[in-house]
Amino acid sequence: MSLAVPPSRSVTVRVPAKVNLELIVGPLRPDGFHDLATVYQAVSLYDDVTVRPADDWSVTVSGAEAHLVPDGGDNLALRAARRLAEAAGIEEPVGIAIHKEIPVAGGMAGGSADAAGALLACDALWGLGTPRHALEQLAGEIGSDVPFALAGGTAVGSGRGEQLAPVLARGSYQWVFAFSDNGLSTPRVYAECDRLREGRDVPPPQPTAAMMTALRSGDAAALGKALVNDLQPAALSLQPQLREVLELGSECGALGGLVSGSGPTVAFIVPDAEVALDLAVALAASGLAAGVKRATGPVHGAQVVPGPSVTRVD
Ligand SMILES: C[C@](O)(CO)[C@H](O)COP(=O)(O)OP(=O)(O)OC[C@H]1O[C@@H](n2ccc(N)nc2=O)[C@H](O)[C@@H]1O
Ligand SMILES: Nc1ncnc2c1ncn2[C@@H]1O[C@H](COP(=O)(O)OP(=O)(O)OP(=O)(O)O)[C@@H](O)[C@H]1O
Repeated sequence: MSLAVPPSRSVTVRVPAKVNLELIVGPLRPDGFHDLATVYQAVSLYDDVTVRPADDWSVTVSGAEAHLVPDGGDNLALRAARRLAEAAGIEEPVGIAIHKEIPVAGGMAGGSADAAGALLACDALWGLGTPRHALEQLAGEIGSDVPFALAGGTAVGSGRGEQLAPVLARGSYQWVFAFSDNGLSTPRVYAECDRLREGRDVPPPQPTAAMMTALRSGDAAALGKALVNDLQPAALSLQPQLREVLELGSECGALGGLVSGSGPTVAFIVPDAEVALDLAVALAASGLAAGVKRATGPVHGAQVVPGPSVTRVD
């Protein structure tokens, strides 16, 4: 057996999408963000982020929506990799290859997932062994959803969403996601939320007792009833047809449905595989959704995919 010439070192990290089971939005802060009380759940829709040493910093994207993702310095994965390099004093550029399954601008934190993937992959490639809390700190500086993409599972987010706390959550849930053709910009949805609430007193955000009880019980029906998203009226205002998608879910037996994060993806929790299939077929036939996928949650956060670090030729 001989080493291929040149030996190619690469690290691949698989990172899940998220859905916000609960998203309570507080008042607009002076820094332009909103304080949140949110419950994140990681679901089994994944992007794969591969990094390898290269002459220059670069990123390539594959997958059906690759054309929607910036391939320059604006790419969140590239920003994350450079940020870690700067923090660790690394001067070795990497080429990043992203395979996207998570919808772009879909409210499922796809860009955040790629940033978390790049942080973990570069940490492994460069052998840094960065302490977890330091990686989480960097993640939070890159975007509010990035720390959760690292962590996965089910967790409560506070601050602007970047401060995570564990939550007692039982059970595994089946999800059906209805995708939209047109993404929604996260800042635009928050701005629309502010516009719709103008003149109203907005209290500091608190997780609801109904959600905490549902999570403790592991009861999918209770969880379905407790789903709540304060950004939903704003997303519906910007994309009114999402209302029909939500209605179709309840007609087909979903236990609950809501707009995922800032939308426009709609997430349904379903009792079993039969309802999942019925709903997926109904959504596809209705022409209301650009795509439909089934997933389960909670799943792990960002993880290195085991594999050879050196390509060998036998
Ligand atoms: C909608 C959610 O996905 C729910 O988890 C997140 O709040 C969005 O998180 P994200 O995409 O990581 O957002 P960031 O990149 O941190 O912020 C993008 C923009 O969203 C708005 N933003 C975000 C988070 C937050 N708590 N309040 C906000 O108002 C701000 O306009 C901000 O400039
Ligand atoms: N690696 C990336 N993947 C996807 N989008 C990226 C990436 N890097 C930068 N972006 C930009 O970020 C924008 C938002 O994309 P993203 O898929 O993260 O939205 P989202 O899932 O709605 O985000 P969130 O749920 O965190 O609010 C895209 O329109 C794109 O211009």
